[in-house]
Amino acid sequence: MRQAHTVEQVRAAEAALMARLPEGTLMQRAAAGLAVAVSNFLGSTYGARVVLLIGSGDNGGDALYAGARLARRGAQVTAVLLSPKAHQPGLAALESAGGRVLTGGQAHPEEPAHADQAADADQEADADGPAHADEPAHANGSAQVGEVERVVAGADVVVDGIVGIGGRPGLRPEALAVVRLVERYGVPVVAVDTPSGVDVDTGETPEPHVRAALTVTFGTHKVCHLVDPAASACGPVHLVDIGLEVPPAEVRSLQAADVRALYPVPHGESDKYSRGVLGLMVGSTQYPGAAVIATSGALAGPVGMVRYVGPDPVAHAVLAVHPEVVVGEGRVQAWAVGSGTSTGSVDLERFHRITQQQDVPVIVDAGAIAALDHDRAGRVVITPHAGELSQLIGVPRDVIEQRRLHYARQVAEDRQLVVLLKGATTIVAAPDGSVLVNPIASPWLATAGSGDVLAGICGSLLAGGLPEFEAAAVAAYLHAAAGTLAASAGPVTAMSVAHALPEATRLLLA
Ligand SMILES: NC(=O)C1=CN([C@@H]2O[C@H](COP(=O)(O)OP(=O)(O)OC[C@H]3O[C@@H](n4cnc5c(N)ncnc54)[C@H](O)[C@@H]3O)[C@@H](O)[C@H]2O)[C@@H](O)CC1
Ligand SMILES: Nc1ncnc2c1ncn2[C@@H]1O[C@H](COP(=O)(O)OP(=O)(O)O)[C@@H](O)[C@H]1O
Ligand SMILES: [K+]
Repeated sequence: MRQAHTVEQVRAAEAALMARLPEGTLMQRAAAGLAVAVSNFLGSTYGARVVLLIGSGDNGGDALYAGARLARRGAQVTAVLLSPKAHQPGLAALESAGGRVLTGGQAHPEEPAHADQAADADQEADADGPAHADEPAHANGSAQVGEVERVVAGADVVVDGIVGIGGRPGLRPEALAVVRLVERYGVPVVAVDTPSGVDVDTGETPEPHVRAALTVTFGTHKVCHLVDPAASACGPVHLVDIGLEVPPAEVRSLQAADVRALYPVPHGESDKYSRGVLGLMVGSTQYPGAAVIATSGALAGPVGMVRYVGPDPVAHAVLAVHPEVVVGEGRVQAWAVGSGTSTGSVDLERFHRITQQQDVPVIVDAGAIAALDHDRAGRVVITPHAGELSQLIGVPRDVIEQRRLHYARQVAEDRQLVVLLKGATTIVAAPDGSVLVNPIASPWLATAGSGDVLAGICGSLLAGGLPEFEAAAVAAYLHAAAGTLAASAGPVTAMSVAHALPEATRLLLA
């Protein structure tokens, strides 16, 4: 299980560990891991041109010490100071290893992006004085702006040590100016701990921020590494072990071993009923294909049998592709409802009857989501994309896209059901605040009918006996794995994703 902790949890764990270790040990561990990661990223360190963007805190300290290590291995390292204050011992280490130091940023400190950040900068300057008051280069920052552009333009990599877990969203104008230069010259960025400017605890990005090609984090993952839109700004995330002992996290991500342990594998005494029967009430005369696709997803999961209920022509279409399906209502262990329907085409009488059954969980997709009763009694998973969630709660889609974790959790808690929020990363939220994120899926999965496959496999896992939260998260994982298998590097159809599900499952269970 990958765990993503909050800043508060990380700070507490760090404090507990630091109390037992000599001062500076954790930062040295972090810097050593960071230097190796940057080195691997570069391929060859000797002669490589490395630019460090340095803010006022320990995030900059990590970058400076890592820069010193890289300089000792032959890299040409230049630190660009973006705050009147910088980590002093780290700066000294870099300079004694032969690194250069410049003062960066074109914006004047009196033009802050946020008034409170400007106040911070002033306080830091008052309290600690400029980083190197005795060195003309630092006192004369604006003269170095051209030089900053020159080194950025020629850099092989930029190391973002502007802010880490101490940062608020956004970048000060000085930092933003240099980050824009880095983007203009297309230099890849390795972010230290987090891409600066994102909201670490929510994954939100309300302000400009760094976009990294790689993020090197320490001790544990942070929420922004898993939750979009920030997760997309991290690139791959490399975790450096610094010996932190962390409590259980609320935001987690299933790994292959977790999915393997959860998957309901049949055993010697299993029969088709004990493996689980899934009722499918999906598809419509307008979208008959959705029923075929969802059935394909369901049959590629652990169920022993699928029963289909719906309009006759749709049932015929399902039977034509899947003769193993039983048409008509009967006893089931779970339902999947709504894929390929609009709200108007849902059989409401049957739907409400289904969602009143306390012992039979239901996955509710597409058009049926908006038809869900507040007073239903049963256990429910809803599988909206941001647009469907927007319709359900009356919040604009783009606002939901910006605050995915927040809204998934809020709806799960308010309505006491499991929310699977679809998108490039999928968030599964439980009513108690627990979250499982599936951060890796092929963008080729964004194809018509792909969500029907997901609904089918999710229903299949529910019928197979997994609780709603786990069923939804395992479904998202397998759907993504099948998508990757089917797509490799090219287009896929929803049916080919469904057809790849058994192979993805076989590879996992082997
Ligand atoms: N505490 C520890 O034991 C360890 C900390 N480590 C590093 O230390 C970092 C945390 O260091 P800090 O607590 O000093 O905090 P940061 O270095 O993340 O931030 C420092 C300061 O930046 C200012 N700031 C906030 N938002 C800003 C913004 N948007 N733009 C510009 N400046 C802003 C604030 O005054 C804040 O105190 C971690 O992310 C990690 O990189 C690592 O060395 C591992 C060990
Ligand atoms: N950019 C993306 N990268 C990875 N997966 C994606 C991306 N966009 C969408 N998906 C996934 O593809 C599926 C699309 O489902 P949905 O929006 O319901 O489509 P449809 O209604 O056509 O079936 C969801 O599982 C979603 O998480
Ligand atoms: K950073």
